[in-house]
Amino acid sequence: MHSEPAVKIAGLVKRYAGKTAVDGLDLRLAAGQVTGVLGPNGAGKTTTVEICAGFRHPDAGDVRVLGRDPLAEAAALRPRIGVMLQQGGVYPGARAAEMLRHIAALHAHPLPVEPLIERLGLGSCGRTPYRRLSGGQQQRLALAMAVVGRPELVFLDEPTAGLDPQARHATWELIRQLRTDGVTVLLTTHHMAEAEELSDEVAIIDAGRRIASGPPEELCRGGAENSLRFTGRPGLDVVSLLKALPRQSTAVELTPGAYRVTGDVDPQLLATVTSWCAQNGVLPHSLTVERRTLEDVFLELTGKELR
Ligand SMILES: Nc1ncnc2c1ncn2[C@@H]1O[C@H](COP(=O)(O)OP(=O)(O)OP(=O)(O)O)[C@@H](O)[C@H]1O
Repeated sequence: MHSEPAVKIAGLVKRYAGKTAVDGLDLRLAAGQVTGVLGPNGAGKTTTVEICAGFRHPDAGDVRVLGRDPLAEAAALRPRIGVMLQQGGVYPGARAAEMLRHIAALHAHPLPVEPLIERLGLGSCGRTPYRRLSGGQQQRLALAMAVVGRPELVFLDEPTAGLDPQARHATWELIRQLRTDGVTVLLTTHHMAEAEELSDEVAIIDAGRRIASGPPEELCRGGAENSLRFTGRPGLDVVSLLKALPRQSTAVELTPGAYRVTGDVDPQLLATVTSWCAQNGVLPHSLTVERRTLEDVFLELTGKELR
C-alpha cells in the first residue's frame, strides 16, 4: 500500500503523574486496512487511542490523523472518525435508539439507524436507558455509535471484550464490512485469534513501545521454529531421518510412534519427510504442520509473567 498512512504516530510519549504510559511509540496505520494493536494490560493502547481521537494531550511526539493534528484540528476530524472507547461517552439516561439517532443526525450521510440496531441485536432494547443496558449491550451501542456516521477511520478499543459469541460474530462481520468499504480500522484486542483473523497488520506494544509489527502471517512465520508431527510405527530410525533434513532441524520420537520434526517447516521440508517415509516404507497415520499462532508470538515477545 503506497498511499499516505491514515494515522502516523512518531515518538509519542505520554506520562501520568510521572509514570510513563507511552514511551516513544512509532506506529502507522495503512489507509483502508485493519490494524490490530495488541499488548499486555497497561501497555498504553487505550492512551494511544485517546490521543489519536483528540481526547488527550501527548507530552511529546507527533501524531497525524488523516493528515491533521487530532487536538488542534479536532473539529475538522470529528465528522471523519469514529471512536469506541471501553466505557463512557453516553448520557446514562439516554435511550439506546434515541442516542444512536441523535449521533446519526449529526452526520451528513449516516447509515440507516434501524438496520444497524437490528444487525447488532439491539432491537429489543432500543427504548432502554443506557445505564440499564447490560455490559455487552452497552458495548454494542458504543460500536454502533462509532460507525453510524460512515467514518473514514474508526478506533475500536476492545470492541469484543465481554461479548457473547453471537455479538462477537456480529462485531467481526461489521469490522469485515468496514474493511470492504475501505474504512481504516484500529482495533485493540486481547483475543489473539481475533486479531489474526481480522487484521491486515498487527502491532504489538509493550511498556508504551512498539516491539513488533507486520502482517500476522509474517509475524507467525518469523522467529522461533515451527514443527511437523506425524505418527507411524514405533522405533523408526530418527537418526537417518535427521540426516535427510536441513541443518538445524530436529527429529525426535516423543512417545512410541509419535514423531516431531522442528526447523524451518516449509514445503521442501514436508517433501523431505514424506519422501524419507516412502523410502522407509512408513505410511504415517497422521501428519500435521504446526505453525505458531499469534498468541505464541505474543507470549514469546512479551513474556509469560503477569503484569
Ligand atoms: N488517567 C490516568 N491516570 C493515571 N494513570 C493512567 C491513566 N490512564 C492510564 N494510566 C496508566 O497508564 C498505563 C497505560 O494504560 P492504558 O489504559 O493506556 O493501557 P492499555 O494498554 O489500554 O491496557 P488494557 O489492556 O488493560 O486496557 C497504565 O499503567 C495505566 O495505569
